[in-house]
Amino acid sequence: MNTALPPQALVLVVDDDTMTRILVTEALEPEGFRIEEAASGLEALAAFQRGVPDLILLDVAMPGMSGFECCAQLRLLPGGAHVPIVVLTGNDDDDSIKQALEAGASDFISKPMQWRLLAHRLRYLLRASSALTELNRIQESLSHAQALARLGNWEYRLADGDGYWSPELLRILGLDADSGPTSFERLLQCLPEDQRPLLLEAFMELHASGTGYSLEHRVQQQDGGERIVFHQAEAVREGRQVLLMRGTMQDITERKRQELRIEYLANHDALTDLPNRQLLNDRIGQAIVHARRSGLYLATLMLDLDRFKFVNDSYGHPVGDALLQEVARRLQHAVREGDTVARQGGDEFVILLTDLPDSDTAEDIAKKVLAVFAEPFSLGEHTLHVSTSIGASVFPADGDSGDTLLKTADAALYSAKDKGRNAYQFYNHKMGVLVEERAEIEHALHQALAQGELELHYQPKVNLVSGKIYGMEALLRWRRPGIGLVPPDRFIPLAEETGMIIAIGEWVLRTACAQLGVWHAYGFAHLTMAVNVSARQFRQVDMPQLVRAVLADCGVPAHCLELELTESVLMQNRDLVVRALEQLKEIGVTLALDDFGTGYSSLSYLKQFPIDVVKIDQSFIHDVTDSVDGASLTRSIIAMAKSLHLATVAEGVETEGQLGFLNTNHCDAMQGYYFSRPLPGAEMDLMLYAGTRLPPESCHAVAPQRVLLLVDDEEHILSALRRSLRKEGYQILSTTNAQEALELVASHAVGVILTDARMPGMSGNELLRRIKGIYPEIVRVMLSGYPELHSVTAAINEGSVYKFITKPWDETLLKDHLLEAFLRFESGVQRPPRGPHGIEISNRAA
Ligand SMILES: Nc1nc2c(ncn2[C@@H]2O[C@@H]3COP(=O)(O)O[C@H]4[C@@H](O)[C@H](n5cnc6c(=O)[nH]c(N)nc65)O[C@@H]4COP(=O)(O)O[C@H]3[C@H]2O)c(=O)[nH]1
Repeated sequence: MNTALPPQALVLVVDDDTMTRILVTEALEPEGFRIEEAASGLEALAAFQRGVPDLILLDVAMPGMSGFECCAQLRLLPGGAHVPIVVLTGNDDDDSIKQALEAGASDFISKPMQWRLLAHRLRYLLRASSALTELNRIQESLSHAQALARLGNWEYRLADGDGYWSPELLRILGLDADSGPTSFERLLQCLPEDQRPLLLEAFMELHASGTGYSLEHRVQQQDGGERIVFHQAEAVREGRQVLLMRGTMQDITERKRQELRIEYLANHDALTDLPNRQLLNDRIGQAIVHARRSGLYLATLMLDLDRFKFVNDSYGHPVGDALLQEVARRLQHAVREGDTVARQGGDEFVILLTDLPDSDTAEDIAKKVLAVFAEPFSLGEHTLHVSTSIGASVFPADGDSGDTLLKTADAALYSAKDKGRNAYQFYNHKMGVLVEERAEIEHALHQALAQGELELHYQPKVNLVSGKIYGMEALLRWRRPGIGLVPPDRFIPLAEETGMIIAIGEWVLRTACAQLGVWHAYGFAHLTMAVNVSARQFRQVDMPQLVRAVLADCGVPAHCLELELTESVLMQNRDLVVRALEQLKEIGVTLALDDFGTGYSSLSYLKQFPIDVVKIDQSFIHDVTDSVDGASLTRSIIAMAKSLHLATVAEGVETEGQLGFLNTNHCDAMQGYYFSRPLPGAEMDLMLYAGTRLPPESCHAVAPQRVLLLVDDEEHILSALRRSLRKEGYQILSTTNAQEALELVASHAVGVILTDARMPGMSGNELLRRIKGIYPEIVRVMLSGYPELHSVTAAINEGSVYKFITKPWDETLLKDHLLEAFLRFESGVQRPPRGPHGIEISNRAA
């Protein structure tokens, strides 16, 4: 504590008696004091305001303002509260002393004064005052620090039972300073009842043996509020005897709240507020212990929303998120309070069912959970029908740890998905074998790339006009040590799931392009290389950038690289995919749609993507020779692709019959065992050098050009029609004269005729009737104005007209209807004409 005196303390001497002032000055100045004099109370106040003295000597008996009043007023002046004021009183004047102390005096000196001792007395008073000031400062600073740290303290002296509680302790306990004794009993009452034994026990131990304690407990404030405190105490002992006990209590409520929040977030999923994987594992662990003790069953149901990715990609992530939240809410409603619904991540949820009397109950609940999805989900402006697949496992039969129960439920979920969507499946041991196999493959696949166990085989693609190999498809193989060649179906789905496909896919692209570079260098510069790209690669890799880099590294021209995409690639975030595909097109790469026909592909869907080639799935090709449906579906796919100017490649061609069918229907290319199985690069070298090809009799001629004949007596109509159709790739013949039309039909392979209804000489009706008689395969289309509709119903009834197009025509519909007419011509099927009540006016969308 700093109690040093000021170097020359200033003493204000207030006395109406001049002699006294002189004597005081005489006594103090030689002792190093400075003196200021005031002859009255008013003068004293003025002097004080000029400069605050270190001490005031004040006579009580003065005319005018008394010393008592002066003392009281001095205390009120700024800086006056702590200045020591010593009053000068008459000897044994007890009343004056009392009155002065009440007015705020610090001490008194009785007259007559002992001048010799005055300086000592004043020095002592100054030192005491300075110590007091410092003590006050420290006290105040301690209070501030305690308030800041929310730390209170207490003391308890055993000898006299005296106790002390700091202001902050009182605040923490929610008590006023004067609200009662500072005893341990009272402290104990501040705790909620359930916490009291804890503190009591610790306190008794402290009291008896002096062993300190550190506790976290709650305190109950008078207004009902609750705080959490960290309470520490120790004993001061002399020998074995405890003299004093003291402790601190820190309010840690906020910190605890933060900790609880952090703990909550670590254990819950932020989107749905459901327990996350970690908390679920804890709960399963506890539930297993409980089930062992109670002999009851427990089950884990693992759910995966069907086609959730589609929802996310089509409607955007906010809708996907809202769906997950609503699913979470419905699932929680569907189970009991004691059960746990957790989100594993993505669209995967797990329900932990406890205290089941038997395993059949789990099945009932699985059905109930499926039913939860029967109602559509209303999410803002969207109404979505969403289903789920459920895999279930039961303790103890399917696993005796959380890990195994989740693994077996996962295996069952796989099987539920296989069964078709919106289904549940309980685990059985056959699935277990699959799970182990998967785990084993996953482990081995991690090493495969690094250890050079992957290789590419190449399957040739053959042009069906020239019969020559024009390109290859790179197909991945895994040469597993001790096992042999593993086909891609066995490991690519797993590589997709685990993300390994990213590295593997890049390796495939590089290896295939490098091989192509070698073939180009050896003189097979016309060859193309097709590489399969998976949906995940497309999602996670900047494909245009990767392709650009690989092409540059291998020195292969972009148009020789073909990327085979499946529909699942196109089904991803449409805008992103279209942008990436367009960039790939800018690079010059060819894009093929693989396994066409097996998914959701439709004509209108395909139009959105810059695809060049359609690969017809082998399941269709397999059927073309022995199923009418297979044949007609394949024929339509080829026709449809042609109408979109897409090349067609048939996959999985195994027989001469299938090849014949493809030739008849003008498929552009084939790939399949009939020509060659996929082969290692070295064997493919031999095939290329040998010039292996399909014999000419196994090929078809170039597809004949589509010949369209336009007939109208008005030249400007003909030239308008020619303008509309000039980019359609037809060979267009035209005439203003019906007779000449008949000659043109005789000398050209006309497929479709479009004629005006009203013409001088021979009418359109008559012309088409004649053509029908001579060339029934030609598809006949009539162009007419509305007023003439009446006159053409006869032609319809006769079946001489396939379609009407009204004037003035809509250009897009005109093109669509003519294309349809050519497809009909090429497939050799004429649609039966409609009856009189069903005239088809073809300027309207069908
Ligand atoms: N029954 C029959 N099958 C024939 C015939 N001709 C060819 N195949 C097989 O049909 C599959 C054609 O490949 P895909 O449709 O792209 O189907 C591929 C492709 O989707 C995927 N795949 C193969 N390599 C890769 C790759 O490097 N990356 C990715 N992402 N997928 C790949 O694995 C699938 C299966 O590949 P593979 O087992 O090589 O099977 C190949 C090929 O060996 C035939 O005449 N009859």
